[in-house]
Amino acid sequence: MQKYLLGLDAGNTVIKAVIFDPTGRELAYAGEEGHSRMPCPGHVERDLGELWANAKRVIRACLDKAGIAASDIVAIGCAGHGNGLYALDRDGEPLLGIQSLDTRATGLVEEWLAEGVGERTYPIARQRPWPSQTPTLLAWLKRHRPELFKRIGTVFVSKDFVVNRLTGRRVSEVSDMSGAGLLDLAARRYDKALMEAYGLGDCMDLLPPLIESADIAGTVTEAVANETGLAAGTPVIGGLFDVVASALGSGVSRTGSASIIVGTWSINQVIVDGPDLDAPVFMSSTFDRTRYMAMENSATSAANLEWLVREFFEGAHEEGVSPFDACCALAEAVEPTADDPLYHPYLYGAQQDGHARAGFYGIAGWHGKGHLIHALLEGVAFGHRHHIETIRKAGATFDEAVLSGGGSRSRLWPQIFADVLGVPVSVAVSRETGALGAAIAAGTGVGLFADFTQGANAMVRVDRHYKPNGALAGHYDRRYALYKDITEAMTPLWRRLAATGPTATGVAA
Ligand SMILES: Nc1ncnc2c1ncn2[C@@H]1O[C@H](COP(=O)(O)OP(=O)(O)O)[C@@H](O)[C@H]1O
Ligand SMILES: O=C(CO)[C@H](O)[C@@H](O)COP(=O)(O)O
Repeated sequence: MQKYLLGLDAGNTVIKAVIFDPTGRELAYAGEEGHSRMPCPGHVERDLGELWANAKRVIRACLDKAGIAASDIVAIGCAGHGNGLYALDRDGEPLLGIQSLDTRATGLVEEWLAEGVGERTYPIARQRPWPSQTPTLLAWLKRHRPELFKRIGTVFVSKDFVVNRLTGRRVSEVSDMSGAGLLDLAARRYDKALMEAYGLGDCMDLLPPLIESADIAGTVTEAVANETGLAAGTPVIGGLFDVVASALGSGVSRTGSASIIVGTWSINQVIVDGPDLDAPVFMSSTFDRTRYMAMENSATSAANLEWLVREFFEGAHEEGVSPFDACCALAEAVEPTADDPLYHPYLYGAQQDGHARAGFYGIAGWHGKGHLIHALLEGVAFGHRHHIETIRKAGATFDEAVLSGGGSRSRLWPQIFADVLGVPVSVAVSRETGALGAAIAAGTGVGLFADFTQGANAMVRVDRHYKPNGALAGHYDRRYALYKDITEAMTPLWRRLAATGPTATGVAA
């Protein structure tokens, strides 16, 4: 009998299914884009019926493409975007899906931070509240949607919903619940005092039983087997927070190794041995019990290129060429000079300031499209550098990093990352590092691998290596200092812009 692993990744937009063999070879891929509902500014929700229908479709399509017997799949692992809020009602039926792009709770967070709620949550969860964090959204619902809040029976996140539909089991797991600021991080369990700090002391019963990533959550039900082509009884593991899965799926599994994800979100993470660093950073658990992920994140990465391509380049490229490649090719001809324009990647705000906006600065008549695209790629890398400096200042150092996410596919961008960050970077071979990380955890859960590191060694390959160009180090240091100075100068002006235009802040109706 062959042994294959099915990895699922339920992202903010696309749900993906990939079948791997135990050496990491991809037999088949299927993905399906979901739709977000934005009923009013700041609210980003999805229909759970559509999400589950898409999950079933990608599983069936992937099985068909792979042409294997479903019984040869020995385990299923699921990853998904962290935070947001997915809820079942008191009868276990799908009720609500709020995504992690939601900003309705910005006003509540400002209020909480002023009251010192962050000082109470950080020592326990190693997180301060932020707008689309799960407990923050639950508190927002409790205050602004009391009728809906009363109907909630279970609170968990995207991949837990998929696991629930596959198996009928109501569980969550440690990496996602810690990444959502819902756990006593060091003790790996829910905590009443933490929930009280969020004003949610009465919600302990809404949190489902907690398991570890590689623990078996349940098995595929007969009904789901009929609908998907999977074999009834196939084990489904607890799964992983997608960013942690992507680190594992790009071979980042040891203390001191770094994973940078150039996806919709800018994700910057380093594995550390303990939860206490020299300064506060955002933390989650990793896939094993003894180590932690120091991470600093914000929605300031490839979302910027996606916007530029969507608005200005769609259809303006040759058939068969990725529009992102066509766009980046224009920047390849640009020799970096001190005269180039700069870019701020704050289309969806900045981590430190929800009111921040994106902008190009210093455009001159002799600059062309290529200069602007180069500035955008550089500005996104500066956004990553800002997060990485926070992690480094806290004492989590690293000498090289693995890039993953859509932006790592570019020929040019990884070199800009190496130059801007001043460290060698390599790129994961698999395009689907989230699904691969989930598949590694699934293989570990059924004993195919002794542990996660052995699984990663067996299934992950990295190729393309980029060394920093020492001659450009001073150039990028000077431009990064300018990028930060312009951010500071713009800060009061963004508040004036937000005060006059439509704003997502404080939508309470
Ligand atoms: N060949 C490419 N060159 C540069 N950027 C790319 C390329 N392919 C995809 N991208 C960027 O990556 C983004 C998608 O990243 P991905 O990691 O798949 O998204 P998500 O974070 O939603 O899972 C695209 O919107 C685009 O900006
Ligand atoms: O919680 C999060 C970061 O702390 C995000 O939701 C992340 O999981 C998004 O993932 P993405 O939508 O880029 O795949």
